[in-house]
Amino acid sequence: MLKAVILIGGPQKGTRFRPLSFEVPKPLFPVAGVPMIQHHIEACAQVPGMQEILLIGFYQPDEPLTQFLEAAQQEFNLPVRYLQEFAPLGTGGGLYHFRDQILAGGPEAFFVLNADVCSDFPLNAMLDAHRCERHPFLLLGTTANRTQSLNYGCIVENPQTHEVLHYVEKPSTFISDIINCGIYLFSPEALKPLRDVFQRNQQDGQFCLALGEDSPGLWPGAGTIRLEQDVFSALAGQGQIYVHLTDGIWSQIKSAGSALYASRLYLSRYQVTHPERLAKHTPGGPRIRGNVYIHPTAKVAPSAVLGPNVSIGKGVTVGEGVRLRESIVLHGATLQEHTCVLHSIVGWGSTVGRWARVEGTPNDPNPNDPRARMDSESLFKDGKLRPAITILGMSSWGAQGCESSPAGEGQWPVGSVCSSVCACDSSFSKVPALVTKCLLCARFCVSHWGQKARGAYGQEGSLPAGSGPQLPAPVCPPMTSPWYPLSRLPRPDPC
Ligand SMILES: Nc1nc2c(ncn2[C@@H]2O[C@H](COP(=O)(O)OP(=O)(O)O[C@H]3O[C@H](CO)[C@@H](O)[C@H](O)[C@@H]3O)[C@@H](O)[C@H]2O)c(=O)[nH]1
Repeated sequence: MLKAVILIGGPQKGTRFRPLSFEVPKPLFPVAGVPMIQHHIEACAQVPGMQEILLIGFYQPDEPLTQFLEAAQQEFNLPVRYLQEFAPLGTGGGLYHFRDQILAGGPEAFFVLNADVCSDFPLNAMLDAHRCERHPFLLLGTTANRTQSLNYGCIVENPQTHEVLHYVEKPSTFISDIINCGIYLFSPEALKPLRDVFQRNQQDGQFCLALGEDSPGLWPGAGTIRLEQDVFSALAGQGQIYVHLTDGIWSQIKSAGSALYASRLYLSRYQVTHPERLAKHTPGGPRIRGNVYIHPTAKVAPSAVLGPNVSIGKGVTVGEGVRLRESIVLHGATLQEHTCVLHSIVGWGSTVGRWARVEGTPNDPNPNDPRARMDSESLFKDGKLRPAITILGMSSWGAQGCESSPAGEGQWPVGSVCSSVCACDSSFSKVPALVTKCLLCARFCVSHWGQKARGAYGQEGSLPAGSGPQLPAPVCPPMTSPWYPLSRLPRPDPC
C-alpha cells in the first residue's frame, strides 16, 4: 500500500507568481487546462496500490480548494485530503507533524511531491528502484547547467550505487550538475530523522528561551523542519539517501512565465497521456495549430487561429479573426475580434478590445543547451527590465472592456486593453490603455501612451482605494523604462 503527500505551501509562498497568485492559490492555477496539482494527483493515482493522497500546506481551506478536493476524489476514486499546518512548518515540518495520518494503514512507502514542479512524474520507475534496496530516502534527480544548478538542491552521487554522497541546497558555487527535482519516495523509517531534527530544534528553542532571547530570530521554531538542509544535507554519505536520475520532462513553476512553459510541456505530453484534451481541427471550427486545449464551455469563433501551445479556460469568448499563440487565457476572459495575443497570460474576466495586440517576450530555456532550465528570476535585473511574458491581471469589474466601462477617471476594469477611443469621459480615454496590476508592488496601474505611461503607480487612473489587495508600501524600482512592453501595443490613431 502506498500514499502520496503534495506540499502545497501557503499564501506567503508563491510571491514570484504574483499577480496570478492573488486570485487563486498557486497550486490551483490552471496549467494546460487543469489545476497545477491535478497533474500530480493524476500521476499518483496511476501508481498501483495508491491508497490516499494528502495535500499539506498552510492555506485556509477556502471554497476553491474544497471544491477541487471533492472533484479530485470523485474523478480518481481515491481519498484526497487537505491537512492544514498551524503555521508554515517548512518542507519537512508538515510531514513530521502529520506523521500519524501519513503512516495510518501501514504504507510500505510514500511519495512526497513539491506542488510547484512540472514533470512526467516517473513514479513507477522510482518505486521499482525503491523496492530493490528499500533505502529510507529516494530523490528524483535531473541535470541543469552549471549556472542554473545554483538555484536548486545539488546532489553529488556515487555513479555506481547512486548513493547521495553530498547534498547542498542552492549552493553559492558550483557543486554538481545533478539537481533535486522536489519529487521523493520515502520509506516509513524516513520519519525517524525528522523526529531527531524536531527534538533538536526543541532543545535549541528551550536554550534560547533560557537565555531570554527572542526565539523567532534565533531558531526557526520546533515545528519547522527544512527537508533539504536539516535532513538531506545532514544524512548524505551515510547510506540512507539515494538518487534516481531522469531525463524526462521537468521544470519548476515559480513565475508566471514558467507556468506558460510548463503548460507547453504538459500540452505536448497530452499527445500520449490525454489526447482527448487536445483540440482538433473540425470543419467549421477554428483553425488549430499544434497543441491547444479548449475548455468545453469556451466559445471560439470559426475564423480564429489558435496555437501552438494555447490553453483556453472555462467560459472564455474568442472573437472572429483572433490570433492566439503560446498563451493562457483564463476563465471568463473575452478576446474581441481580430485581437492578437502572443506569449501572454490573459487574466480572469479580462477583456482585450478589438484589434488589440498583446505580446510578451518568451524567456524559455536556451534551446541550444540541453541542460538549460527555465529561469524564474525577478522581473528586473540591475535596474533593467528582463524579457518576460505579458500578464493581464484579473478584471475586478468582470468581463467588461474599456469601451463599456463605467464613466469617470480610473474606472477601467483591471486587465482590459482598450484598442480604440473609449466612451468614458476621462482625460485618459482618448488613447489606447492597458489596465493592469504592477507586477512588483501589486498596486493597480494604468499605463498610457506618452508621458502618462510613466509614474502611474496608483496615481492617475488608479482604481479606487480598497479595490485591490492591501499590501505594504510599494517597492517599485525607479521608472527608468516602462515596466510593460508598451512599444508592442497598438499606437493611437494620430487623428
Ligand atoms: N506544507 C508546506 N509546504 C511548503 C512549505 N514551504 C514550502 N513548501 C512547499 O514546498 C515546495 C518547495 O518550496 P520552496 O521551499 O520554495 O523550495 P524551492 O525553492 O522550490 O526548492 C525546492 O524545490 C526544488 C525543485 O523545484 C529543489 O531543487 C530544491 O532542492 C528544493 O527542494 C513547494 O511546493 C512549496 O509550496 C511549508 O512551510 N509548508
